[in-house]
Amino acid sequence: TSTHDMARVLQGENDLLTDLRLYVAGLERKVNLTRLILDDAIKRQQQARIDPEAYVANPLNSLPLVRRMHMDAGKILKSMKLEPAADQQQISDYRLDVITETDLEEAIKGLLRIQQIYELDERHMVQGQLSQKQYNARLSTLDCLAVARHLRKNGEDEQAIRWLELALEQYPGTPEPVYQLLKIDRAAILRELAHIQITRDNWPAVGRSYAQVLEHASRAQDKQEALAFIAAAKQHLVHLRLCRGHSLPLVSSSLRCRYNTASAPFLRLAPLKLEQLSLDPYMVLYHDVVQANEREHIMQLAKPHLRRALVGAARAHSQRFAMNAGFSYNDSRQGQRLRQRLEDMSGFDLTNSGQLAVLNYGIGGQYYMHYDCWFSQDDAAQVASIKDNRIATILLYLTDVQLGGLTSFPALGLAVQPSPGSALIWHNMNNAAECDRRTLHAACPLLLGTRWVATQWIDVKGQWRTKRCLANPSN
Ligand SMILES: O=C(O)CCC(=O)C(=O)O
Ligand SMILES: [Fe+2]
Repeated sequence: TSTHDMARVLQGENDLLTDLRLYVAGLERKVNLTRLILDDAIKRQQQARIDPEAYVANPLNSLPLVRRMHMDAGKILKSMKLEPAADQQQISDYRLDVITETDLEEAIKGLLRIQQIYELDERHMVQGQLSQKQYNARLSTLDCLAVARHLRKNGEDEQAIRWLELALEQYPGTPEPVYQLLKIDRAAILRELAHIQITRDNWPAVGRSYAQVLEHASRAQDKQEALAFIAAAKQHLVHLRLCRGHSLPLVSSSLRCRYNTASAPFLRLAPLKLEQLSLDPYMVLYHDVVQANEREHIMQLAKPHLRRALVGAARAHSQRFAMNAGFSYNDSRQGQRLRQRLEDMSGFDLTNSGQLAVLNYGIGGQYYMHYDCWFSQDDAAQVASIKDNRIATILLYLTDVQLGGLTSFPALGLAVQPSPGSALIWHNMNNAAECDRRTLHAACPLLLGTRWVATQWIDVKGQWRTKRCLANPSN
């Protein structure tokens, strides 16, 4: 052997020591955690020993008991089993399956029944108070969470929110390692809270919840998600302001109203009234371009085919917003003429675009915030999406909307008032042929009247003549 060799062995032993140290630290953590759980359980058992019958007769004791045995005990044992130990066999033989989901559900229902019948306050219950009497028992974060999830499953969202808030209030009560073992953290509870608030369209609350998620999230991915939701919440608030008629003043002084005679030869003979709303992204409003008889024609043909429209996010939020039907231009002379006009106005070729989508909104009907184009996740998808995406949208307003029902563009701070016969045109994709986030839009809930619009989404295929200044030269 050489000293050089010995140094290697020494290093080897050092490495081994490092491993052993980690192993011991792990065991210590486990011992500490087990002691915490044990101490807590012993305290409760001592309390119960005085009068077991009376103890379990109190729902503030029985619910946590069943919940712990049904939900926590299994996870705790599983984690113990992961480490080799002398009494491992004993642990493995332990049977937990006698305590079922039904037991837990019954316990929760019992507690909620008492709350309802005796009109008890949730917070008082959690703190151990049952109608004026203070008990030496409390509900933990995990108990509250179990109650909240039960309520949510049964569609009792409002109550579920209160129990989630209580779960958060109780959070400091349990040591962090125990939460980790049980795979519960504050951010997860806040996320559950936010998801209910999203389905209830309570965006200020969504923003607040995710601001807290951001504080407590440790993983980069969670932080990113929280930031995205905070941004979405902000946009919803702008959207609501726009819907209420608080349009931001248009800033650009280069915007004009004029007669369009340029985008197609035909327009030189029959110019159209054009109002520029935004230059980048490009957005214009044409006035009086769809005649009353044409509007009637579109609506009449669509009526027998109207179906409930549920798209994307709208489905997730089960927000029924409108009925829709396809209108085929080729079925009538009027249709063909209209199609030609849309091409003239937009400068785009409609050969590769689908039918005109006719939408009818009832009172309260809305179109959730969305993009008409899609985003690609990676480079390959990006290339594909450039070939299969919607470069622009033409939105025809067919009826006079009495109250509400604006089309809002939160990222641009502008909202368009439907006026029968006008057509809104905007470009969804920027010059790099990417879906432009600033084109986010929505139809505000209709307050009064009936709202008919027709949308022509324009496919990017074959539009190179019109929009060709792409950043990527390969396109
Ligand atoms: O009805 C509106 O104002 C918006 C419709 C829309 O966004 C669409 O059809 O894509
Ligand atoms: Fe849209």
